[in-house]
Amino acid sequence: MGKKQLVMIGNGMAGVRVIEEILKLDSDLYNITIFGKEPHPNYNRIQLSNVLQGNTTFEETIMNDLTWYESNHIQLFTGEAITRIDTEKQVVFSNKGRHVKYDELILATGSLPFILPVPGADKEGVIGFRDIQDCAEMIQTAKQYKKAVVIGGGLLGLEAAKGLIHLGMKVDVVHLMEHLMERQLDAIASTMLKKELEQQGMNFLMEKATVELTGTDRVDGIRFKDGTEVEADLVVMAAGIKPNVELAKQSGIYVNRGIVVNDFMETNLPHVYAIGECAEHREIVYGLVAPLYEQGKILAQTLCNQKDQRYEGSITGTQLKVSGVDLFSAGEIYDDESSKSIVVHNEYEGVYKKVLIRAHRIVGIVLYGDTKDSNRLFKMLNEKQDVSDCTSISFLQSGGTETNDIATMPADEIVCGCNGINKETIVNAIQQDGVTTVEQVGGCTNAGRSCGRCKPVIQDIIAYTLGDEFAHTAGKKTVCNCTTLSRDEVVEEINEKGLTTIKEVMHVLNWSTDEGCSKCRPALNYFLGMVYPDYRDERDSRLVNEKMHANIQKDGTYSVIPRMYGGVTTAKDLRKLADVAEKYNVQLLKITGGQRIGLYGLEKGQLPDVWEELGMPSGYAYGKTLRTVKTCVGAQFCRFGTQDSMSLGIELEKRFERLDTPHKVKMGVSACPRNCAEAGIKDVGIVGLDGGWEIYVAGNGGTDLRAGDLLCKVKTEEEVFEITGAYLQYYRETALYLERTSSWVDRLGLEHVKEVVFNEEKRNELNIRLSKTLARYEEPWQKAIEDSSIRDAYYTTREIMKV
Ligand SMILES: Cc1cc2nc3c(=O)[nH]c(=O)nc-3n(C[C@H](O)[C@H](O)[C@H](O)COP(=O)(O)OP(=O)(O)OC[C@H]3O[C@@H](n4cnc5c(N)ncnc54)[C@H](O)[C@@H]3O)c2cc1C
Ligand SMILES: NC(=O)c1ccc[n+]([C@@H]2O[C@H](COP(=O)([O-])OP(=O)(O)OC[C@H]3O[C@@H](n4cnc5c(N)ncnc54)[C@H](O)[C@@H]3O)[C@@H](O)[C@H]2O)c1
Ligand code: SF4
Ligand code: FES
Repeated sequence: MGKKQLVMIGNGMAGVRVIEEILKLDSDLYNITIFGKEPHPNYNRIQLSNVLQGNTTFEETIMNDLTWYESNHIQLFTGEAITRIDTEKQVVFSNKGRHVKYDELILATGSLPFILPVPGADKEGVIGFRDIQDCAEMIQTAKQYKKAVVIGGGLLGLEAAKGLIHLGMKVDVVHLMEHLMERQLDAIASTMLKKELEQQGMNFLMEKATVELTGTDRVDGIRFKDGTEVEADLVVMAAGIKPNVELAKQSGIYVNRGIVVNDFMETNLPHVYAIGECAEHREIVYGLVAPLYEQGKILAQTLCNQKDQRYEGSITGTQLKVSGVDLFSAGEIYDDESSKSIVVHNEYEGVYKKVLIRAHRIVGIVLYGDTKDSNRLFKMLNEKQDVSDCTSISFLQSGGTETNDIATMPADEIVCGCNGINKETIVNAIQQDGVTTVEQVGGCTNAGRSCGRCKPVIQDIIAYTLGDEFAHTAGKKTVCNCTTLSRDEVVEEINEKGLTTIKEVMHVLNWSTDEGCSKCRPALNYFLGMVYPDYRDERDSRLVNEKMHANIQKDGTYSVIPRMYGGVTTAKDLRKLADVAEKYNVQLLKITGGQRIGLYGLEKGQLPDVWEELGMPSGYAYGKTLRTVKTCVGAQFCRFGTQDSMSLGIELEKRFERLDTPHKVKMGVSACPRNCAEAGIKDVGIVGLDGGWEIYVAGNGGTDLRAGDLLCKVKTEEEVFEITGAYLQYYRETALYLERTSSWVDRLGLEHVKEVVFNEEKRNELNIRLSKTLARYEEPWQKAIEDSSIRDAYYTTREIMKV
């Protein structure tokens, strides 16, 4: 029997966790297709608060990059929303005209921000805080405007407000109730929080009900029920969320507040499941990841025919991600006649702790200023432990977990609340899988991969478990989370032990995973190719675009960018490009930044035919290799030109094309210091002078903008080739995988690089090794045209079932 078709709507945190769990249980059961409305792979929504507060970047929030989907054979459609489900024929329909049949369907559509239904709420400058787009808009607005108002003094509103202050805006927080975070904090803790946040620059407008947002096109203020007003250039609505259930409702799936599911996460319709913030279980809709991940485990079991556990609901604990604020809250907040509380309130130290007890069981926790006991108390609450013997104040004065206390921390104490990971699991990962960093622990166990608050404790557990060994490994940059070895150690072992395949490297060097991961497989493939000039490339270990020899675009189509050496073309080639573009109806023909012409929007199955009809070599616009050599028109035509930049550029491109390098390499050749080819921001930039050339290195025109350093002046083109060759080979042999030349030179020092490249013996040796490597390369597009097995393996489109 073939694999069943599993379709998931929503590519967010809860949904993708279900897929990860399914892959762990049985990776052969399903062909998986995911639709995500946002144009990104799965990212950590929680960290958006930290992006605003400047503690992390958008790139760092990505939890599963495109390579992950590719290597797990998941078909992902980003920027594409499902608009209709036919639950009888079992088909979903997208807003891009696609329809896909399913055997099983997961709804993981998350929530939408609750936008107050007041006049003016649709004005420019009024946003929610839910996704990367909102975050980017706040960052952009802060560059132009000064005054922000956040509506809602809950978790989201306060984190947004802190972020906007960090971005330099003046921020008012409008709150409807008497106390901030009234769902999580009692009056005392809330007052302490307000005081702290005021000191951090927030201004609060309490007990204010918004009735109108004013302004013409763009918002300029808010009017309240009591007649007062406040100015605003930006309004962020953070007054709660609502489950995103419209699609389910319209498709006949039973919806109350959320999509109603049973203990196996099944909806009322067969083969349809719901998970995450869109789901309602036993009348509760959750808005934190910990319960959603618990649901995810159960749904994965349900879908893998291991339906032996039920989801019975969760008790949640919350913390606020604002630096300088330490708080924790879980369960009930307010005392009543049936409960008693133990309270510690130290106004001098700004510490407040309250535990609510009913019938000898903890039913609520509020901690402010010192949350070290949160895990211990939360575990007691969750496990409904009898606490009749511990009702003195000392109960709240244990001091909690610090480095010294790791030894006494019980093995089953939860360390990572978001992912439900206890100390024992982390210690096992360190001892049995050999992990030594917080990131590696995350790769192995998921601990620390969500809000990240547990990372310091994980670090302490690593230090405690490794003892002296910790000092040795601390700070070491390992290749990835599957190994404790650094790049240099791995390369040294490959050389010393004569390891020749990726499998062999992983096996001999005790990798913690059988198959490696999307970080180490391409890196090992590169290292082996760098060490052995006759290495047989493992294509499946390459990054997605390199494996396909084409760049995947955000809608799942590909681009084709043939070589145009030195940016020089012919009428014949232009005609061919135009003919192919017309015949295959390409969506876009574009002159790229690298002086060539790209054809965008081709389907995977069309690629070999397009390549064949073009009959041009690959431009490697997707590769960790030499991309382009940009040239100016030079002495052949320009009146300022002192040298023939075009010929030199074309010759350089022909000599070094296809060379595997740790990261992409760009070059430029200008025929005079006016530098029309922008050689000063290239990995290697050559500038013509009267009677010679200047060679610049380590320039970068991308995210890490850097002007190139002058490496040397030479007289002849032959010297340019010799120096450039040695420089590139030395970069190949010593850089970290995915390290650009700019960072590599900064790390090694220009003087060191000069010493190597200007040493005649070393330079010759480097060039000999380089020539051997260059001799092994074949033209990849031509290979795909000629070899039908390559076509079948990589360029046949998996048929999406038709109805
Ligand atoms: C700024 C911020 C900070 C947070 N901080 C914390 C925290 O510290 N701790 C914590 O536990 N939780 C936190 N949360 C909440 C947590 O992020 C969510 O609980 C979690 O992301 C919900 O996961 P989900 O998969 O259910 O929904 P989402 O992550 O919202 O994913 C749903 C996805 O489905 C897509 N989608 C919707 N409809 C369709 C459709 N028709 N077709 C295709 N795709 C569709 C959406 O575009 C979205 O990408 C925070 C949330 C925010 C916004
Ligand atoms: N650190 C974290 O755990 C964290 C951080 C951010 C978001 N989240 C999650 O994201 C979701 C959304 O967070 P949220 O804070 O928007 O939701 P929320 O429902 O917890 O808080 C909304 C707040 O807005 C207030 N409010 C409601 N109407 C208002 C009005 N008209 N004017 C002013 N204030 C008004 C409410 O009194 C409440 O305090 C929640 O599920 C939350 O758990 C969690
Ligand atoms: S760099 Fe100098 S030679 Fe080249 S095109 Fe510009 S002005 Fe002319
Ligand atoms: S507690 Fe949130 S990631 Fe560990």
